[in-house]
Amino acid sequence: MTTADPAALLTLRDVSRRFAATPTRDRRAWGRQVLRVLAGGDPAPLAEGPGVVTALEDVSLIVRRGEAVGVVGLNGAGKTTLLRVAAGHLAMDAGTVHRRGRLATLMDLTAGLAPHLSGHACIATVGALLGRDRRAMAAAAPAIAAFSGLGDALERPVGGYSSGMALRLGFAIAAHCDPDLLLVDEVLSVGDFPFRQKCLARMMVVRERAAILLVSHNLAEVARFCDRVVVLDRGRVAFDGATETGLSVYRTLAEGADASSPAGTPSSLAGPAADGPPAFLRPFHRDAARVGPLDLTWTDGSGAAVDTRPFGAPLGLRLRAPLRAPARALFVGVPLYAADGTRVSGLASDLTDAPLSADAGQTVTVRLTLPAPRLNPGLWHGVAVLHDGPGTLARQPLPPLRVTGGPSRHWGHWTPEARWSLSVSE
Ligand SMILES: Nc1ncnc2c1ncn2[C@@H]1O[C@H](COP(=O)(O)OP(=O)(O)OP(=O)(O)O)[C@@H](O)[C@H]1O
Repeated sequence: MTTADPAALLTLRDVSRRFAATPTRDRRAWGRQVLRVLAGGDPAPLAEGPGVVTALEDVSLIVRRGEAVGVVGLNGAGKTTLLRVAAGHLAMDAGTVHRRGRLATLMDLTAGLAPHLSGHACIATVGALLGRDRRAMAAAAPAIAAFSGLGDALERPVGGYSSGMALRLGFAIAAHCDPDLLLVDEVLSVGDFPFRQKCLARMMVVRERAAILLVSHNLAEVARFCDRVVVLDRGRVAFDGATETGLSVYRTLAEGADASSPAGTPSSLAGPAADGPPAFLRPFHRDAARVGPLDLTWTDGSGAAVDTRPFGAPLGLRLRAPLRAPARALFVGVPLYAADGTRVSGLASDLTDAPLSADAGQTVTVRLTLPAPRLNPGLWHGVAVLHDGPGTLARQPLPPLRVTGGPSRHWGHWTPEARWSLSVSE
């Protein structure tokens, strides 16, 4: 592990943290601690021993840009302590933490929400806590309000918000503050199912240029969203690696068996459904009030439906979206994945074409043309993501596409058109 890793946005090295499990009876020692903290220092580390609980022990972890790492463990395993230390909210007894870039946290839903202020006013105050200035927050405010779905409730004092409403506001702000590192502690569980799906879809977008550490007891969501899982067991890292294996380790722990071996029984949670789309394409989502199911078809160069294409031949994708509500800024993103789950490319219509507006009852048709994609032979997967401005209307898997033929030898996922020149000189 090295901090020289240029993609590392969070690096924890040998981090330990203990808490007093019993109230201190040594008034002098307590007084010394208070004076230390008042003088700007950290509390003196607690020694291991009776009356002391070890929340984290020698925890090392790297989270890189583009990664979503899930943290799972039984109650009291140290997950929240890990996130608080990672965020710099809690001092360590030993070890180091390095963070790079802008940090956003979703740990305490009331953080920055002054009860007497309206939701609108809190957008600026929470934004300031996350390091954004007023101008940036004013520009982001319409998108934040739209994402939260709180409507007129944003005029009301946040002191009267339910925990789900606080999550809507808190998540919308954090996700629109352009974070490099997003730390999320279990809070999504208070959101209703559609909003949680919306949060996961939005985190997929955030993840493209950020690193995400997500504590959750919802294993299905971890399986769908995380590239990697860290399993904590009594403050120690019991496993750090592939999601499916990590969840298997966790299940073994939960069943009370010895979890020291990562080779647990394979979990059905993270794997592809028997005949459904692969797990790495998830999460899927559709705002059914605003759009019907997307009709997605691969085509050949003339627009005829296909499910197989020869290597290098022109390829098209047709998307039809029946709108159930007006949309003002429609555009489409299409991430492409190889069969092993590697995201090989991503295409976005708004890079070259202006977003569309359309009314309820209209069907939007989008055609993507790849004149010479040169994807290597094999099975290809993708997702169509229909956006309306900052909101995601739908995130639906494409039918799989088989590419055949191609160069007699090939490596990696694609073979660009190339010209060689070989010569000999005296
Ligand atoms: N402020 C504190 N004072 C004393 N003990 C604490 C404190 N914070 C955490 N602990 C202890 O540290 C251990 C780890 O707690 P932590 O909250 O990190 O666990 P967790 O994995 O997030 O648990 P859960 O799944 O129940 O939320 C627990 O034994 C807990 O009692």
